[in-house]
Amino acid sequence: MSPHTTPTISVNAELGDRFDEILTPEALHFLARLHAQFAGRRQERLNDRMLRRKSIENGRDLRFLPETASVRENTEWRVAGAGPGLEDRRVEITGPTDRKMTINALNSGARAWLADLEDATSPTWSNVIGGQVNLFDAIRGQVDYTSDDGRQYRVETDQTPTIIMRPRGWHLVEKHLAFTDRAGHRRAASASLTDFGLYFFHNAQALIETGRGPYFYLPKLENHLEARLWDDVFTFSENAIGIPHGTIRATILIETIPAAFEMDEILYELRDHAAGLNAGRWDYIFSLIKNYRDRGRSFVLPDRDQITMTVPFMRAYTELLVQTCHKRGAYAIGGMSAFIPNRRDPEVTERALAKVADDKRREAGDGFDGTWVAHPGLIDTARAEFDAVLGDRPNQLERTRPEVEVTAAQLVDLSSLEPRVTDAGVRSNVSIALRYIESWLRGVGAAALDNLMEDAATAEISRSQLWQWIHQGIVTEQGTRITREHVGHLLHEVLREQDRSLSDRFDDAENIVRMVALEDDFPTFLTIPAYAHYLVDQPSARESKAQMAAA
Ligand SMILES: CC(=O)SCCNC(=O)CCNC(=O)[C@H](O)C(C)(C)COP(=O)(O)OP(=O)(O)OC[C@H]1O[C@@H](n2cnc3c(N)ncnc32)[C@H](O)[C@@H]1OP(=O)(O)O
Ligand SMILES: O=CC(=O)O
Ligand SMILES: [Mg+2]
Repeated sequence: MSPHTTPTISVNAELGDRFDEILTPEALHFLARLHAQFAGRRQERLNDRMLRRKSIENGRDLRFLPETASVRENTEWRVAGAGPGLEDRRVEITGPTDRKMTINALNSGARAWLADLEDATSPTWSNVIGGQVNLFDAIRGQVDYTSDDGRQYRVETDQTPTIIMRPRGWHLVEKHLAFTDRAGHRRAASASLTDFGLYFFHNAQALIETGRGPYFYLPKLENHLEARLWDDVFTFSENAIGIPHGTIRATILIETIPAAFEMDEILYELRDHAAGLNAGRWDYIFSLIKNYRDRGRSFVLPDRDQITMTVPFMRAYTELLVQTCHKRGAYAIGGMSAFIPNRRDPEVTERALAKVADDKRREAGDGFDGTWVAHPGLIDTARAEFDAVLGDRPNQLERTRPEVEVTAAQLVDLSSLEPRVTDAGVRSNVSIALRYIESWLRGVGAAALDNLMEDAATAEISRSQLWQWIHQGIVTEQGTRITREHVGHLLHEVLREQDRSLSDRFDDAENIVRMVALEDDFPTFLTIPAYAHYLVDQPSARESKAQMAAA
């Protein structure tokens, strides 16, 4: 593209109800400008990720960077901190942006709502743009909904949570939008720039008028250069619509193992926009497995349910996160316990409340300023634990945790963890991967499976553990060698146990599980091939699969 050409974005999809209100010529022009400015840098960052993974695979350990030591050692700098409406974040509810969940989240009583286009959303075209319609309405106090069974939903409180939108990560594309790159090729749009750009363009001003602002959670960052890219996107966008520099606030998820080595640097790059860091435990575990999967038995993790927040490497990570945040005036936000209540089963609910209470008590005691819950039924429990520590204070930034000393080795030290892999653990991973992916293919990106919240991050753990166990030749406690054939056999068994219907996507889900867990190749995210080849809104999914097979 010549520097004098006006950048364009084209829409290659049918428009659903009210999509034209989001995909306006002005909004598309803004997206086109974002792509002209930043798509090349996004690609550079993704290439950099690949090189880093290769270097870890080749035995080079992650370390605190010598070239950024001055950023870590400088005690002077601070981040922007809480924007208006973010002062007290003791309980935040997370969830997808479909219309019913949007209203339920707004009525939930949480302080903030993480409106999620990442782990909890299956990025069908209707979810992506429909979610923007719902957010647009929510911000303007005009969201209502009637369910298929006739239930009426509307916002019933004026104490709605502050909305913090989470766009999709840098690795994903939005294939229904295309831009022209510098070499003149048409390319799928960046999912991050699409989600951020549409939300920001339509709502930044309206959010400021409500006394809050355009706030974001930034997922799956791997290093400070990715943070710099986001910071430049923010500054460009603020300038583009003429709002003051620093109006945007970002809470950055530390949910990849490389990012844990650059927490200070990430905050520093985003210091004019940063409100805090979040300990995204599920993607963090996945990232550890992904990056160290080929480094031998000492990096093999036990059954998924054994990897708790109290194992040493997870404690090292959260302790360092709280300390780093408070040193810089940033909020430390805790993560997601996967236990959820079940209204049909009081015992399950009681166990979930007890587990969540334990988790939140530990977080509040460690110095976190707030936390996440997956379900409205968990808010009171989480709040009680934070109230007990915070009282009337909106945060505990003054707890700087000088006693914490975390070394690079501790962040990846799995030596005290017994690699207890069981037959039940293998089967559970197969079952979760299959059932979650099937749900995702139907457009449902967060699901209650076996009374646990499952989303893209937790499913990644399940499939990557299977891959690693197969490739490391692990034998379970019961004496079963975990081979490709064994897992394939389990997959068949689990598939046979499912209630099938004509519209289910289990056959496609089975293919995806094979592709992401049983092949030699390890796709960096299961959502990349699943999105490219299987996730379409229309029933033509099967046709496109047939075309792919023929190609
Ligand atoms: C690793 C990470 O990234 S964690 C963050 C990403 N993951 C998430 O955000 C998961 C969010 N949670 C959820 O999506 C849901 O709680 C699920 C899918 C796990 C369970 O949902 P359901 O099966 O609908 O649970 P359940 O039937 O108990 O829900 C009861 C009511 O609470 C509502 N509800 C449940 N979770 C939420 C939520 N997170 N936000 C808003 N409303 C919710 C349901 O819509 C339902 O409303 P209704 O009575 O009007 O029908
Ligand atoms: O996004 C959160 C996580 O745990 O992953
Ligand atoms: Mg995550």
